[in-house]
This record gives sequence, structure tokens and C-alpha cells, in this order.
Amino acid sequence: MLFLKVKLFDLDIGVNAVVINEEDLKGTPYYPQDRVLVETPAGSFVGVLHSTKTLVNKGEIGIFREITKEIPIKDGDEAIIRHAETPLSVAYIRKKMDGQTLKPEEIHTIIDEMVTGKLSNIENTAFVTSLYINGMDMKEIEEMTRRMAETGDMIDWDESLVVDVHSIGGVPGNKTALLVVPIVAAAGLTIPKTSSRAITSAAGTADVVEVLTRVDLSLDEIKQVVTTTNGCMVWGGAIDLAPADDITINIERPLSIDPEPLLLSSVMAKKIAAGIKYLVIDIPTGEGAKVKTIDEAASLARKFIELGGRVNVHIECAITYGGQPIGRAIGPALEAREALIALENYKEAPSSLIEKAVSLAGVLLEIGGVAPPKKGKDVAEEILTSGKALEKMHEIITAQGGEPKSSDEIEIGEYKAEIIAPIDGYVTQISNKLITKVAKEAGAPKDKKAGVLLNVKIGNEVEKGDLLYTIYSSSEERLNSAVKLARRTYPIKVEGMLLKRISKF
Ligand SMILES: O=P(O)(O)OC[C@H]1O[C@H](OP(=O)(O)O)[C@H](O)[C@@H]1O
Ligand SMILES: Nc1ccnc(=O)[nH]1
Repeated sequence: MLFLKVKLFDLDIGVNAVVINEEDLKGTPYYPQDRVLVETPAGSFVGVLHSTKTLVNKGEIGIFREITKEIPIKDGDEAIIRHAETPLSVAYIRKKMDGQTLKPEEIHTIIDEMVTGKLSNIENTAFVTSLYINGMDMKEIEEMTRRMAETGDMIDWDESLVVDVHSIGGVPGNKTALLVVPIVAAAGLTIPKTSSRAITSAAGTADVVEVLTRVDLSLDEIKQVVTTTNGCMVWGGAIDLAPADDITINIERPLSIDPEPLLLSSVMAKKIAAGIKYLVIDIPTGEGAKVKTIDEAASLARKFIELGGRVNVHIECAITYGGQPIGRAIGPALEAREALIALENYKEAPSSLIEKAVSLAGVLLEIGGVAPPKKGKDVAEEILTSGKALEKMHEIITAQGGEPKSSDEIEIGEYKAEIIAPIDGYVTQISNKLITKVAKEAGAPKDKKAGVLLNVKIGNEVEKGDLLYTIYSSSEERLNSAVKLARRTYPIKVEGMLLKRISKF
């Protein structure tokens, strides 16, 4: 065992490396490249040991940003270094890599060791990849979901009618929750909404809300916000709510994957931990979305409903159209602005966004008994058009620590490029995947002001030279890469009505 003082390095090196002065390692059983367990007051993790003559002094351990992003270790903290035994999970992860079914205690061990930092990035990544390739049965998913919830904080609400909406994601521009939450909260129902950041998209709901207010609230702050406003819109990863979720999401994001067992457990573990009793799951369906066909969507819906039954959350699924972006704005600030436009003056907002938001909110209003059966959508529409939802949005933004702004005060990337129609014709396709790639290339979601604003939707008629969409970025360099990508991949297809001529001449 070694006792050292933490020295933090503001450096992202992408692995769980730790650095110790070689003098301190002399005569110890710790060698470079060994795995060591580092215990600090803020939490523990497994690091790969490197030795140095100069980077840290004797008595110090160098820790990098990769770790401090997850564990709030401070400069000067005491650290205890021990030999890291090979975690039990490694054998279980290999079992899943071989396509076998895991026992409940094996799943518990994987989640426990993941959350306590005993697994390296390599092992965590292998687990996520094994689920992508081999999947899990419902019993395994249930065990994983429960354990993901139990290994973090759990919120208990006094009332039993706690509702929520959650999208499986995968469709660009899905800022729907920013309308649904204030509508439902304004109707008097309790809706403590937790979101993740982007997984496969250019902006997760947490990234979008963060443009308007804080999303990294503590548990007590969440309770306070919900008690005063009926709702909140927070990032699950900020609090200790299903902490395994954020670890796996950080692996999924660079690979742009969302394996089904993790999709189910990620959503449901957060909802169990947040004390949700009634949940509407939005399943965007269409080409380029996570779910391509209605049959696949129905099968996923059945799985959500079965899992909900096992963990005591009432679930209703809404299969929604996901074959092209929702609304016109893609990217955190652009989406936040579009959501505000919809709340300020719904007539100015894209109808696809309004339609989706009031439909989903309507289901919750009916479930919550504040709208008669089949009238939920009308009631939701009334709350939106009367300005009550905007008022509620302002309340929530303020309660979460932000200052309400109007839509025209939201700043968008200063560099922009317009992509125009190459020919006369009709917009026949807007590729979810390619338009997301362009927005990401421009810097979204990290660059909040980056993204894409569509000027057309599928079916629109355009003339050669008409604006198809505008790409925004805070960086000229990123904008140029995004434009190059757009010119190479054609995310929006324009085709003439005459597709092909066939004749015998
Ligand atoms: O599209 P991608 O990035 O894969 O999915 C992730 C998004 O889907 C969910 O949306 P919501 O919070 O229900 O609105 C998550 O919370 C997250 O914002
Ligand atoms: N995997 C996930 C998809 C959508 N939302 C989540 O929270 N998690």
C-alpha cells in the first residue's frame, strides 16, 4: 500500500492512467503497466500505472482529466494505492462476449464494479460491445436495470402520481421534452424529467436544456425545483442517479451505438431512481432512426411494457414518426431556440414539433386524470397556445438557476454556410444519420451554438439554388469540415419528378 497526495493534470489522455514518481515505486510490488486501485475521499478507480522521474514529485500521484470528469477528486487529496485484483467481472464479461446468459449475481457484480471504478475503460467497453453483439434476455435486462438504479440515489415522492416522458432518441432535432414537461407541469402533474446527454444524436435533451439553465442539480435541488414548479429538466449524469448509465453512455457515444439491453435499462433505471410511476415512452420510427419499422417498434414497446411491469412502472408507448428530423433545428442552441419559439408563439413553430409534443403531453394528461379520455391532446394544445406552458417553462428555468430569455436572445454560431438545391425538384429524403453527422462535424453537441437549421422538409418543392439548410458553428475550421462533409454526402436529396426514361430508341 502507498499513501500519496493527488496532483491533478488538466489533460485528457483518454485512458485511466496514473503517474507515480519512480523513487516511490522502488521496493514496492507495483510496476509500470500494472493495474492499481486508487482510493480517494471522492471515490476510487482502477488506473494503469506509469512511472516518471519528473512529471510528479516524490509522494505525489498524477491523475488526469479522464478520471476527474467522473470523480470529483481535488488537488492535494490523500490517495491510497493498492494492487488491483483482477475484478470478478472480467470473467463474466467474457461470458457475455461468448454469447452466454449471465446470472443475476454476475450482472450485479459487473454493475457494482463498474460504478465503484474497479473496471477499466477496456473492460467497460468490452461489456457494452458484448451487449451490442449478443444482447440480453428480459430476466438479465431486469436485473441490470434494478442494479443500475440501486447503485445510486433513489428519490421518493410523497404523491403517487409521478409521471414522465422519455424518448429512446435517434431522431435529430427531438426537443419535444422542452414542450411536454412545461405543458404537463402547468396542468398540475408532477413530472421530474431526467435526461441523458446526446448518445447518437447532435444534441441530447440535457444538452439542449443546458443552453437555457443549469442541468447539473443535486438531489435536494431537484426536490426543491419540483416542489415549487411541479417539474424539472435535469441531466441524470450530474447526480448519482443510476450512475452506471453515464459510464456506459460515454462508451456508446463515440461508437454511436445504443444496444437494446442498455437502451431499456438506461431509460428504466433512471426512471426507477427518479421515483416515476407512470411513463410514456416515445419510440421514433423510420429510416435512419434507432427503430426502422413499425414491427420493430412494437416489439421494443412490448419489451418496455414487460420491463415496466417487472419494476413497477406503468408504461404506455407511443410509436412516432422518426423518418426525418423533428422540426427544423438540430444542435443544442438551435433546438433550445426552436422550443422557445414554440412556447412563445406556436404558429411560428414547425407543425411536426407541436403535433408530437401535444400528442405526447396529451397521453400523460389523460393518464394523470387531468384531461378526459381522448381529450388529452386538446387540453395540451390549450395549455400551449394560452401561454401557460411558456410561463411554466420560465418558472422551471428560474428554479433551476437560469434566467429566462426570449427565443431571439439565444446565441447561435457566428460562422454559417448555406447549402442550396443543386437542381429543380422535390425533397425526397433527409437522412437522419447524415444530417446528424454534419451537425456533429460543425461541433455539436459540445459546441452548443453549432448545428443545422433546415429550410425544407420531405415533400417540399424546390428550385435550383433555393436554400436547403444552413450549417452553424462557433469555429470557421469546424464549419468548413461540416460543409465538406455535406457536399460529399448529400444529407438532403432533391430529385426531379422524372426519375428515369426508358425507351427502345
Ligand atoms: O438521440 P440520442 O442522442 O441517441 O438519444 C438520447 C436522448 O434521448 C433521450 O431523450 P429525452 O430526454 O427523452 O428527450 C435522452 O434523454 C437523450 O436526450
Ligand atoms: N440509451 C438511452 C436512450 C435514450 N435515453 C436514455 O436515457 N438512454
